Amino acid sequence: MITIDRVTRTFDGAVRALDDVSIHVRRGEVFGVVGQSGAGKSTLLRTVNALERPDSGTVTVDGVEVTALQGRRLLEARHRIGMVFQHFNLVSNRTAVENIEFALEAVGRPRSAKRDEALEMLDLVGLAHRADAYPGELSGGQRQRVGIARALASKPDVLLSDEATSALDPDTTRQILALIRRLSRDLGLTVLLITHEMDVVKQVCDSAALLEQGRVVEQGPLLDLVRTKGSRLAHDLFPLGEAPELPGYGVLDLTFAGGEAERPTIAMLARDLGIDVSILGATIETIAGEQAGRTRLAIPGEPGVVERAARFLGEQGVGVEVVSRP
Ligand SMILES: Nc1ncnc2c1ncn2[C@@H]1O[C@H](COP(=O)(O)OP(=O)(O)OP(=O)(O)O)[C@@H](O)[C@H]1O
Repeated sequence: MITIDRVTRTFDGAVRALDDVSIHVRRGEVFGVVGQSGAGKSTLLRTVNALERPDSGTVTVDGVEVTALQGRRLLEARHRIGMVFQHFNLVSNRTAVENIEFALEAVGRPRSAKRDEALEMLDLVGLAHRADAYPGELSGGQRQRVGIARALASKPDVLLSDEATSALDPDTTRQILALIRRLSRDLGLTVLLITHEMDVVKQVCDSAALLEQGRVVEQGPLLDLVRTKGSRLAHDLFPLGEAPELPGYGVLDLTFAGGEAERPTIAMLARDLGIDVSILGATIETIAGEQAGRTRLAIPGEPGVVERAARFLGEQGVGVEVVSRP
């Protein structure tokens, strides 16, 4: 649905905000781009709706190369792409419903249809009852609901989200992410979101890319990344912290995803190999609709025992990393 192909963008001839970036977002998925401040996330998002022109490379949205468009055709393409902002960007002296009417006006909807359509959009985000409230009378979460309704007013195929939940508390963040997830599913909307929070990725994304100094370090479906040995995203999604030094023990980090998470693998290890395994840490959650997580084990004994345990676990389909040997 969105293909970013070898995009480079340099500022002032020196800062390479995007460096040969290629990302493919499939139709209907929620795709997260993560990275630290200055990694190039906003620049990337802005190239998708052609607010930013790459020095080289192309961006194609639903078969249309937006990087090649000008004038009227560019405006039309932008209407197929909704945008949600961190600070909502609502017009403060217009009510919730008027903010959406404003967006409908911009896409040329007739005056007679505007109010009904705007109310319909507010209903979609669960805010029809606050249609006549001004932004200053709404909570942060409610303002973002209006922001989302406004972004969807032109019935776009794609929603771009620029840190949409960064200004919200954790509970409200969860509600807004659940709303984005539901809208993506119900409307077949493709969502490209940028965030610096791994929790956002965990809660809402099907796929993700890690951006670092303008370059894509990794990308793919979350469950594939979780299964990829040494994946930085998987480590960040399920942090286990620094491994302790335990004399006489080897330490193994296991990664589970999908069906593997439900099998009693650690019990099997203890029973079948007769090893007194200790669990040092574990984190299991539902991501992309499946159970996934990481577990850290301490294995007592000789290095050979640790190797045997690692082999056994690998044979069960679990990702295994030997963190330390006795
Ligand atoms: N208009 C601009 N002019 C000059 N430099 C820019 C411009 N826009 C971005 N940059 C630079 O490009 C790099 C990437 O910026 P960008 O805003 O895309 O990063 P980001 O990952 O979105 O960061 P943040 O999370 O802090 O918003 C930074 O070094 C930034 O200073």
